[in-house]
This record gives sequence, C-alpha cells and structure tokens, in this order.
Amino acid sequence: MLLKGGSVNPLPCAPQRPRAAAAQPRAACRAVGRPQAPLLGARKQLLSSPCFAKEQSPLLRSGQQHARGDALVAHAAEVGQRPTIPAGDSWANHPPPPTTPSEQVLDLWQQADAVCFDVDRTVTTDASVGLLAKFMGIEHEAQTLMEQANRGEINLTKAFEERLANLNFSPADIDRFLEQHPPATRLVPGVQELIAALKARGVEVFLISGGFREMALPIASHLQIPAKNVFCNTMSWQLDDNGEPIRLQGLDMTRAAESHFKSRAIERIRRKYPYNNIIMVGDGFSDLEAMQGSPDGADAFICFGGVMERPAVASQADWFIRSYDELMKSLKRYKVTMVGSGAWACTAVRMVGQSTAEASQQPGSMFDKNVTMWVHEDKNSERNLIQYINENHENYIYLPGIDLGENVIADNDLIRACKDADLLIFCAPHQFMHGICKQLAAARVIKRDAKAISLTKGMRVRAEGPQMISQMITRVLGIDCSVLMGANIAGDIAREELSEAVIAYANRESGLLWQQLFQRPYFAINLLADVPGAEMCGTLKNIVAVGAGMGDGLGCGSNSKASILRQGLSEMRKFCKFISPTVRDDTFFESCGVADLIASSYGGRNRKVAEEWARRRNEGDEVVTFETLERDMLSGQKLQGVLTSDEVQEILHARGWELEFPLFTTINRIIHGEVPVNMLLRYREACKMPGSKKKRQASPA
Ligand SMILES: NC(=O)c1ccc[n+]([C@@H]2O[C@H](COP(=O)([O-])OP(=O)(O)OC[C@H]3O[C@@H](n4cnc5c(N)ncnc54)[C@H](O)[C@@H]3O)[C@@H](O)[C@H]2O)c1
Ligand SMILES: O=P(O)(O)OC[C@H](O)CO
Repeated sequence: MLLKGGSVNPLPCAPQRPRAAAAQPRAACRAVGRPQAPLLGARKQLLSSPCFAKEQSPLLRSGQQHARGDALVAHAAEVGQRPTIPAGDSWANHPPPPTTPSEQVLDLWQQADAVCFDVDRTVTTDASVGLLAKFMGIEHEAQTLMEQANRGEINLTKAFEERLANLNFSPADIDRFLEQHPPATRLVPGVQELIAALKARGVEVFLISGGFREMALPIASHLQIPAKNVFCNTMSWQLDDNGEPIRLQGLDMTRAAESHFKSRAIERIRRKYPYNNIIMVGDGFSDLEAMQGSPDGADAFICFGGVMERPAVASQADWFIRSYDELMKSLKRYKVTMVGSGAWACTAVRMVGQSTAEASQQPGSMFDKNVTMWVHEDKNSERNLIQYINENHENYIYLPGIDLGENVIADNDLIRACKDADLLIFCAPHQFMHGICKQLAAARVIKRDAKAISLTKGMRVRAEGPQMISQMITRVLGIDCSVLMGANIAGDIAREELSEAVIAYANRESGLLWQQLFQRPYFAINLLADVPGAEMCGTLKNIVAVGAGMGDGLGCGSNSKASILRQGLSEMRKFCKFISPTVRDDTFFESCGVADLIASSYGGRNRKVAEEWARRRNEGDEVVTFETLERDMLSGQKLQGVLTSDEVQEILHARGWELEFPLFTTINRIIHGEVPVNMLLRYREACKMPGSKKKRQASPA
C-alpha cells in the first residue's frame, strides 16, 4: 500500500493563464445557455488582475490569514474540542452565507461534469494528521507546535513538517492506523450516498486534499473513487538497502501549503479532461481558493459547514450547506418523455412511471416523478383522448382497463412534450418515426445531452441500404440511442405477467440508466452490447410472425409451425450478419431473439391478422387485404410485419439475395398474391416460382 521512494509531489506548478487566454465561457454556462454568473465572473476577474498576481488582493491577504485560521481549527479538531466555529472567526464579522443557492449556482451544481471534494472535515469528520498524532500518542507535541504556528512563532509548513517528523512511524504503524480507523467509521453522514448519486449520473468525483495520499487512498477506495482522481501530498520515506520503506522521514508540504494548491489541481484536471463545469466542495480557505485562485479553477465553491463552520470562508462561498442532504435534494432529476401512446407505449410508460414514482421518494432520486407522454391525436377518437388520460389515467383506445398511473401526463404537442426531456423513449409504429424525428429536429428543441431509447420494431429503407430506427434517431437528432427489445406482448406485461427484455446500448452508462427505469419485479432487463443485433431481431421476427400466422390460417400442425420458426430464425441471423457482421451470436438466444420470435408467432398481432388473412385467402376470398383486417381487428393498433416484409424484400431484391432468404421471399410473394398462400409450406420452391401477374398490394401504413 505504501509508496516507495522519496518525496513526490504530484502537482507540478502550472503557470497561471491570464484571464483573456481563458476567455471561452465556462461550458457549464454554455450548457445552461446563459452567461457566467456575474458573481463568479467578477470574482475571477479580480483574481486575474495584476494586483492579485502581486499578492496584494484582499483575497490573498485573507488567504494568508486563513492559514492561521486553519491551523487553529486543525488544532481544535485534533484535541477533540470540535468547536462549531473556530477561534478567531465569528459570524459577527461576516455577511450571512448563501444558504439558498442562486438559480445560476443551482444550474452549475445540476450540470456539473466533475465535483472535487476536500477530504479533512468535508468527507471525513476528522483531520488525518491530527488523528495520526493522536494514534501515535504525540497529541501534546502536535498541539504545542500548532499553538506556536498560531502565535506566528513558526510557520505553518514548518509546524506540519515537524509534526510529521515527530510521528516517527513505520509502514506497519500506518497499516495499524488504517485498521483501527476504517474509512466507514470516519465519513461525514450522507457523503457516501451523495458521491454514489453523483457517479450514477455520470459525474466524475475527485478528492483534492493537502493531506496524505496514503491516508486518502483508503477513503477513496471505500467511496469507489479511482486512485487517479486523488490529488494529495505523498509521504517521504527513509528506505532500506532493498529500497523498502522503513521510517517516515517527512513530507513535502511546501506546495500543499501554497495558497494555489487546489486550484492548480483543478487546472490539471481541466487539461486532462474536457470538463465544462467543475464544482469544489470543502470547508476551508484552500477550498475556496480552488475557485478563486485561478481563472481555470472551479466554477463554483460549495462550503460545507457540517463539521466545522468557518464564517470567513462560508460568507464568500456560492452556497453554504450544513448537511449533504441539501445537495442530494438538489441533484439533477432527469425528465422523461414517452413519444408514442399505442399499446406498447402505454405499457412501457406505465412501468417507467412506476419506477420514477418509487425513485422520487428517495432524496437522491435520478428521476423526476412525472413522465410526459406524447399522444398522437387520432381524428376519429370519440372523446378527447389527452383529457381522458389526464383525468382517468387510462388510454381507453390502446390499452383499455389499465391504470397508467397518476404521474403519466399526456400531451398532444410533440415539441412541448420533448423540449425539456433528458430521457426520450421512442415507441411509435416505425412508419411514423422518420416524420416524428424530422419534426423534432426542425424545431431544434432536443437537449444536446439528452439520451434516447427506441422500443420501436422496424427499419427504414433508403437507397444506401437499411437504417434501423435507433440509427435514424441518432442521425436526425444527434443523440445517443439505446434499444429495448424482447418477447413483450403489451397486454400481458400491462397485467404484470412475468416477462423480460434486453436493453442494447452503445454506451454502457446509458444502458444502466435505462435499466433503472424499465426494470420492474415482473419485467427483467438484461444488458447487451449489441444494438444492431437486438434491433434487427426485433424487426425481422415480425416477418416470421406473419409467416407463422399464415401457417395457422392454413391449419398447420406443430411440426410445420416449428419449421417456419426455425427457418425464420436462421434467415434472421443470416440477414443480420449480412447487414452487420459484428452482430453477436448470443443475441439470438436473448429475449430479443428466439424468445420474441416465439412470443410473437404465438401471441402477437401480426400472427393474428395473418392467420385471418391466410384463412380467408385459402378459402378463396380474393378481396381481403391486410389493411382492412388491420383496421377491423386491431382498433387503431398498427401491424409492422407486412410493411417490414416489403422493406426487407427491397433490400434482398436490390442486393440479389432473394434466393438466399427463401422464407422471407415466399412470405412477401404471398402477401402480394404472387404465389398462393398454401405455397408457404413449399417455401423453397415458392421463392423461385415465376410470379403471377397480379399487381402488388399496398402494405398497411
Ligand atoms: N404492442 C405490442 O405488444 C408491442 C410490443 C413490443 C414492441 N412493439 C413495437 O412498438 C411500436 C409501437 O407499438 P404500439 O403497440 O405502442 O403502437 P400501436 O401498434 O398500438 O399503434 C398505435 C399508435 O400509433 C399512433 N399513430 C397512428 N397514426 C399515427 C401517426 N400518423 N403518427 C404518429 N402516431 C400515429 C396512434 O395514435 C397510437 O398511439 C411498434 O414498432 C411495435 O412493433 C409493440
Ligand atoms: O403484436 P406484434 O406482432 O406486433 O408483436 C408484439 C411484440 O413485438 C412482441 O414482442
């Protein structure tokens, strides 16, 4: 655990950039679409002035004073007194601190890309140097040194160095100390939960402390903060002949004691990562300086006064808190919008609404409780559907008899429903998806960092080839898009029958986020890193389900139906591999593969309508069409399989692959009356037969 070798200071002193060179607005402000807060901007301007550089600014003077204040506080904490307010500091001498954040500061907090925490008395209730001194039984000496420092008889750096030398400990002592003071016993209440909630939102967390790296690393590890995110000083060890550390010889505190230690750490973070918006949380002057000490320092400083209240620091902070609950409650909550209101859209929004309602009971909830649902208004609905849903929480047309939940709010305006959404769920029949996306793109309302997921099963055919719906969303709207696919008959899941699905993601963090929203006790989610495979499976199985329905209409037995399904699965796999060679084989064994194929071919709408169509055709009804059956049998719900068959056939034809896909080709030829329906059972011949002269029938759209 101990680092070998001499003293290592991980923070090189970076030259300070003049304000003008850092003139690009802080991206956090860009992200929230406003100029930087006057308060923060003014402070930074002051600091970048030549006057500051010459160490004449009021801030720097107060920075020098704070070293004394810090020493007093450290001393007080170490001797166990823990005053609420350190000696020498008083609220009477300072304006009241901002206990309520301004809108700008709240925005900065909610849009943070990274949050840096001080360690002593911010993450831990103690200060590690003091605790070590106590552990080694030299509290008294340490106290005397600190008193000397406080009286100005020796400087603070020297006091720290001497204190460290006095400790005189070995690597084994440190191990014993860490054993006796495990991180879990030292944490400030709520800090662990806050850090977990930040990380769950994709916010990077750093520890920046003037303390020892050796002491901070176990804390970081307990909080699952990677060691690369810990900025501290390193102990310097006397080494034996084999280079093994034997005794602590000191610590290079010179840089840590500098007033710009923490802002330099943040400058360094900025150089390494493209963060727009960095927040510093801490209790002392050095934490305030993380923002004030450099134009490239933190964008905002939140002063934590839960262990030690320091009026001189708190009054200059952007936000003063005494408990992490305040930050937890103010974390960003994702707004969710469902685009679609059919049977599956309503079932899915019901599950999502259940999850957001449950989550919103927790202080650090990721999600806004209410879920907006864009409802396409069908001209022929008898009652105002939007009003009906909002009053009765039921979609009487597409999912009758099912309570959607009070927190599902219907809206008939697509733009209004989507403009504030952080998470967009697309679940409209696939033939409408391009129009919907175009409308949204033209309105330019989609948030830059919004995430999408598509539940739509289908594709779009263009001259260049097929485009899956998730690709189209990403292309047209410029946002990340996952997919949810599986054996999911809407009505069964709305009744909370056990079911499962996969969420396939391009970005694992997005996958995990969507899993939190969709996972229910009756709806299990598997994550899969194969978006094209999952989405093509969900799309192609609709063609096979049409074939299975035709077989049912012909009165086929189980063997024949199993043959159709097996051949269908084989052609699904072949098509996927032809189009996207990276599609994984195991995807076909997931819910989106063979399971969805079975569910749809036994219980789906495509099967049902195709059965009726084939039965009537086989009995000689030449007039019956899928379009009329869709209208008569599905009360507004949409078939996807017939249209998908045409779309896939266009690709097969264009690429000369028709005979490689005999079942797909035969199903399409039957739909268009080019071969009789009973040729389904002779699909290997039917795909090659000369076609009848019949005009191709339009597919329902
Ligand atoms: N229903 C299911 O069991 C199920 C399960 C899994 C996946 N899916 C897939 O989800 C997608 C949506 O299916 P669904 O069941 O929610 O819908 P649906 O089949 O019930 O279709 C009806 C919906 O389409 C809307 N609509 C009609 N005309 C429209 C237009 N011009 N523009 C926009 N919307 C219009 C209607 O208002 C209604 O909301 C499909 O791709 C389907 O394959 C469905
Ligand atoms: O009813 P279908 O045929 O549209 O299929 C519904 C779902 O896709 C089944 O997973």
